[in-house]
Amino acid sequence: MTTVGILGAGGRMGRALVAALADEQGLTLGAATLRPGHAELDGDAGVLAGVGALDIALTDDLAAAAAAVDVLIDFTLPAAFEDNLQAAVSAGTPIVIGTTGLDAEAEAALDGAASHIPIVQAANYSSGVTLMRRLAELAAGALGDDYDVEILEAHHRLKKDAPSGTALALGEAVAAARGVNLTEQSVRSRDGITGERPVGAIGFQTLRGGDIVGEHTVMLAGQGERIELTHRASSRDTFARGALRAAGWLVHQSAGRFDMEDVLGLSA
Ligand SMILES: NC(=O)C1=CN([C@@H]2O[C@H](COP(=O)(O)OP(=O)(O)OC[C@H]3O[C@@H](n4cnc5c(N)ncnc54)[C@H](OP(=O)(O)O)[C@@H]3O)[C@@H](O)[C@H]2O)C=CC1
Ligand SMILES: O=C(O)C1=N[C@H](C(=O)O)C[C@H](O)C1
Repeated sequence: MTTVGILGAGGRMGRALVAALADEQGLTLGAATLRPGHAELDGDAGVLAGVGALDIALTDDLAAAAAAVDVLIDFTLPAAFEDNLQAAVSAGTPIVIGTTGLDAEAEAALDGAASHIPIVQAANYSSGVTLMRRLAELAAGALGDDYDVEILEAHHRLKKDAPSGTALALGEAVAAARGVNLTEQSVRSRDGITGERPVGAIGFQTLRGGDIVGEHTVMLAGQGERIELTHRASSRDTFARGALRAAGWLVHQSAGRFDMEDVLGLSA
């Protein structure tokens, strides 16, 4: 049985992961952390997740949690990321990373850590979005600059980063297909007299409201027609199941940096 440590077990995804683990074959909850000072510390992780007692106490001892399990899963916040990654490296424990909004410094830290431990990172652990990235790459490469790409995303009102990690990953797929740099081609907002749309721009539109779990559309608009690739997540369970699948796969890998395409066997 593979033991899993959930970092940030009190968050929306943390609770979804603990709940999904309760009936997952081959994986079991081994540790669950909360940030220091959290009101639920020492309580039962299963109770907090709404699935009944699992006999795993919620802790803020990151080092002990990392050392106690076979694999860690981190869906927290960029502010917690450095400590989480350091704990995984110090304990030699593989880590699955779902946190989005990471900056260039964090990405560089990930590259460094991947020479010591196996790491999977994905902005979206659903199989549907993993496939959609491929479809966006194929469409953008085939249609070229005559088709304007706009990436639309919608999430719940509590989401803290924008555009979503998934939207940016879809943008990266489009940029890669076109052989351009996403940062140079991105248009993140429009307001006022913007002028005509630059050829080759990759636009991002962000919507926030209510309890929307996560929706993404890649629109490729040409003359007289357009294609829209859309993915709608209706439950966080889809992300949680994907992350658990990644965790089960990661414990059999050597040190290195992987993504969800590797986990699903879609890599070239
Ligand atoms: N890759 C994917 O498939 C998906 C990625 N995500 C990403 O996952 C992240 C979390 O999303 P979500 O669960 O909705 O957000 P939440 O805000 O619900 O959860 C984040 C949790 O992290 C906790 N936290 C903050 N600092 C620490 C710390 N030092 N140690 C332990 N826990 C800490 C927060 O605790 P507190 O509130 O007490 O501060 C909070 O409970 C986001 O970046 C989101 O974009 C989300 C869904 C899918
Ligand atoms: O914060 C969320 O909720 C989600 N975040 C991820 C992202 O930023 O892409 C994935 C998913 O869409 C839900």
